[in-house]
Parts: sequence; C-alpha cells; structure tokens
Amino acid sequence: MRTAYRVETVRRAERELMARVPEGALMQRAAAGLAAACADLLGRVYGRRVVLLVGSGDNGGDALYAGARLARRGAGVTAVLLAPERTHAGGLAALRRAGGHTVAPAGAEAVVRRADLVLDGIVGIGGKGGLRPDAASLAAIVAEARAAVVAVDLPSGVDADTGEVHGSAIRADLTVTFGTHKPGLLVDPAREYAGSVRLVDIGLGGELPAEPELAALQHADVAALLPVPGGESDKYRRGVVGIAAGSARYPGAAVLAVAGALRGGAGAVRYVGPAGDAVVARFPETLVSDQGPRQAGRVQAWVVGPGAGEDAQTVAEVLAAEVPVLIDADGLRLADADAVRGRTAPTLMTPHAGEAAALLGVAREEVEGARLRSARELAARYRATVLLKGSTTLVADAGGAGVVRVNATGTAWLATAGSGDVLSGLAGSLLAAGLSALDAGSVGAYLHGLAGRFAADGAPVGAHDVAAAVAGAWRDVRR
Ligand SMILES: NC(=O)C1=CN([C@@H]2O[C@H](COP(=O)(O)OP(=O)(O)OC[C@H]3O[C@@H](n4cnc5c(N)ncnc54)[C@H](O)[C@@H]3O)[C@@H](O)[C@H]2O)[C@@H](O)CC1
Ligand SMILES: Nc1ncnc2c1ncn2[C@@H]1O[C@H](COP(=O)(O)OP(=O)(O)O)[C@@H](O)[C@H]1O
Ligand SMILES: [K+]
Repeated sequence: MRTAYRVETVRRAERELMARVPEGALMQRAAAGLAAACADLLGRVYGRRVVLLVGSGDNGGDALYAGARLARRGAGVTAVLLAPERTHAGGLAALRRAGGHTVAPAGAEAVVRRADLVLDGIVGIGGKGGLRPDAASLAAIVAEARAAVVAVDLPSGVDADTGEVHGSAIRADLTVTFGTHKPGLLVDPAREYAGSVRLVDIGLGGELPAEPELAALQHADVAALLPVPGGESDKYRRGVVGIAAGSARYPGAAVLAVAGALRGGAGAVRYVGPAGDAVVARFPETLVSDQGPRQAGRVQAWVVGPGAGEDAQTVAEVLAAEVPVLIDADGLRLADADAVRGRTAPTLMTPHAGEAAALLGVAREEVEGARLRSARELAARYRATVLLKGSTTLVADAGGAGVVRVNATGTAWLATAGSGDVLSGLAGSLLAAGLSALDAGSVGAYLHGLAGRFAADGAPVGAHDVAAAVAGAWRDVRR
C-alpha cells in the first residue's frame, strides 16, 4: 500500500523523530537523498550547471544542502535567494563553503536559461495558498527553461493536503519527497505538476499513525483482495451480479457492463432490461430476463444505470433491494437521494466529474479542481461509497471520513466512450463476489486502469478492448 499523510500529521511525526536524532539530521538525510536523485537524473554531475530556487523556509534549506553536495562533486551551483535575509543560514553557509554562488531574483532569468537542472526549493509543506508574486515570477521563468526541474518535497504552489492548485505552480519532471507521500502528490491536478515521484526515507515511518489520508493499492494488496474460487465454490457461492442497464437507445452500454461483469469474479451475470438480445448475441453465458429487477431471481449485487436512459422505475426497484448496489451514469441522475441515503446494504456510486458536479450542484471545473473534497462531500451527502472517475480515480467510503483510496493505474486512453460501463460491471461483479464497496471500487479501478494500459499499449482502444484485457490484468496482479 502506498500511503499519503496530511501536513499536520507529517509535522507531528517529524517532531517526535527530531526529539530522538541529532539536530539537523533529518535535513541532512533529505538533502542526501535529494542530491542522489539529482545526480541520477544528470548522469554526470561534474561540469553541470545547477540552479537552486531558494525560499525562506526549510524547503530552501534542503535545496541549499543538496546544492552543496552537487557543488562538491563538480557542478556549478547558483542559488536564487527569494528572501536573502531569511535564507536557511546553515544551508547557505554549506553552499558557499562548497564554492556555490548566490544571485538575487532579478538575476534568475539569466542563470535559469543556461541551467541543466533547476531545484525548486521555494516552498514545501509550509506553503500557504497560491505562490506569492515574486515566487510566481520564478515559476514563469522555469516554465520557459530547457532545464530538467526537480521539486524539493513538493512542486511549489500546489496544495500538499488536497492536490488543488490555486494560481501558478512549478511543473517538475521529478519530485523528491521526504518521509511519506503527501496527498497532493497522488491527486490531480497537483499530481501532474509533480512529474515522477521519488520517496526518500528519512526514518519517519515509525512515527506515522496507522490511518493515512490517502492509500493507493499496489499489486500485492489487490492480489490479496481478488476473489478466487476454491474446491467448495459453485456459481452461486461465487456470487451472481445483476446488471440493470441499457435501453433501446443505448443497448451497447448493457453489453459493455456485462462484458466487465463477466471478468470480475462473480459466478454468474444476470441481465435485466431491453437489450437482452444484444447481450446474449455477444455473451451467451449471460442469464437474461426481460422482467424487472424484482422478478429477476437471486442476485448478490446490482449494477444499475449505464445507458439506462429515463428508466427511473428500474433504478428505484434496484435501490429497494437489500443487497449491495452500484449506481452509475444515468442511474446517478435518476436515483432518489433519500432512497440512496436510506439503504441499509452498501451503495457504491461511480460518477465522472460531470456527474459528480451535477449531484453537488457545482460546475464541473470545481470538481476537477478539488477532487478529494468533492469525493468526500458526495460520500457524506449520500452516505454511500463514492468512486470519482478521472485521471486519478478516488474512492471515498460511505460518510466521507476515513482513508480515501486513490488509483493511478489508468491511462488517458481510457477516456473513450463506454469504458465507464465496463468499470461498472467489473466493480459490481467484485461486489457480488463479496468485496466491500471500498474494496470493490478500488480493486475494480485498479484492474480497469491496468487493463486500459495493456489494451492500449500506446494506441487508441475501444471499451470492449479494455474489457477483454481485464483477464490479463488479473493474471498480472496475481503473478
Ligand atoms: N521538519 C523537518 O523535520 C524536515 C523538513 N524538511 C523540509 O522542510 C520543509 C518545510 O519547511 P518549513 O516549515 O520551513 O516550510 P517551507 O519551507 O515549506 O515554507 C515556509 C516558507 O515559505 C514561505 N511561503 C509560504 N507560503 C508561500 C507562498 N504561497 N508563496 C511563497 N512563499 C510562501 C513562508 O513565508 C515561509 O518562510 C519540508 O517541505 C521539507 O522540504 C526536510 O528537511 C526534512 C526534515
Ligand atoms: N485522463 C484520464 N486518465 C485516466 N483515466 C481516465 C481519464 N479520463 C477518463 N478516464 C477513465 O475512463 C473511464 C471513463 O468513464 P466514463 O467517464 O464513465 O465514460 P463512459 O460514460 O463513456 O463510459 C473511467 O474509468 C475514468 O476513470
Ligand atoms: K518545493
């Protein structure tokens, strides 16, 4: 599990640790890891031109000590001091001893233009709000430079706790973060500014609490959660997933949701709705009924909504069932909020940003800019588990508090019509197989993202290709 902690938690853990180690030791660990990452990126350090952007806090201190290490290995290092009188004194002295130079912000453009590498030490976890004007000017200069950019702890200007970006921020190729990931490094839009992320161990692990703000499943976590049949299994014990989807206008949504469901671990897929012929033509193993969900027979979890059009009756019937329900697409619009809140069995809602915005009564951009807050808010309002789709998918558990799962296995090639229908079937199948809503959503997103990557492999794909690739993703996870 990859975890991320909020700033106040990181600060507390750092205080505990600092009380037990010699003064300055943590900053030296951070700087050593930072310098090593920079050296890896540069390939050869000797003779390279390195520019440090140095703010007034310890983030600037890290940059200065790392710069001193690079200078000792033969790099030409220049520090741009944003606030000369408040610069980290020890770091500055170390840089000077190593032969590094300093310039005022007015001199930044000239040195940054010639740099091979820029270290962004403007601000780290002490950052408040968007970058101030002098720092924002530096960010604009860096954006024009050809140099590689390494962010120290966080790209300056992004919100560490939320992943929100208010105003300008540094865009890095690599972020070297200390002790633990911060939520902003895992959630868009901030995640995009971070580039690839390297975590440097400064010994903080033992001081961090059990419950992080965010958790990202890894292969081993997913492998442990996947439902795998055993000797005593039969199709009913493995779980039957009901798919109430599709309409005369959108029969394809039913086919794609079933395609996902067949790959999700349930023992049988039952389809109810007007697209039975299309479903059976493609997937003869599907149990098809043209009666409503109430008459459908045994089902351990329902998926309702993909391509449902205006069929509010079916949505209401599914919500009345006392088994886990996944609500997607049109179902989100047609579901009665009180009926969702009043359910006793788990509910998993799977909106994309536009659907989440409609449910929250805000603009789509607002959800895209504040994904973590939006997912928690929806989960609180509906008392349902919420999977917010997009470039980083988030899953907030019912009520909105607690650890939010984040998934980044996906690829932008998944932004293709019908891929969400595949995800709904897949996650619904995992629900029927007995996973909790949080696990079904996050394992579903993980496999779906990986399947998207495998199917696309750098070229456009259709949603049915993604469904077909789920088995490969499953095998890859269990390998
Ligand atoms: N505390 C520790 O044990 C460790 C801290 N480390 C480093 O220390 C950093 C935190 O240091 P600080 O607490 O000094 O805080 P920062 O250096 O992150 O930022 C605080 C400084 O930035 C300025 N600032 C705040 N918001 C700004 C904005 N929007 N625009 C421009 N300037 C702004 C403030 O005036 C303040 O001087 C971490 O991110 C990490 O890089 C590491 O050395 C590892 C150990
Ligand atoms: N930029 C992106 N990067 C990664 N995944 C994405 C991106 N855009 C969309 N996705 C994923 O693609 C799927 C699209 O689902 P959705 O928006 O419901 O499409 P549809 O309604 O056409 O099925 C979701 O799983 C979503 O997380
Ligand atoms: K920084």
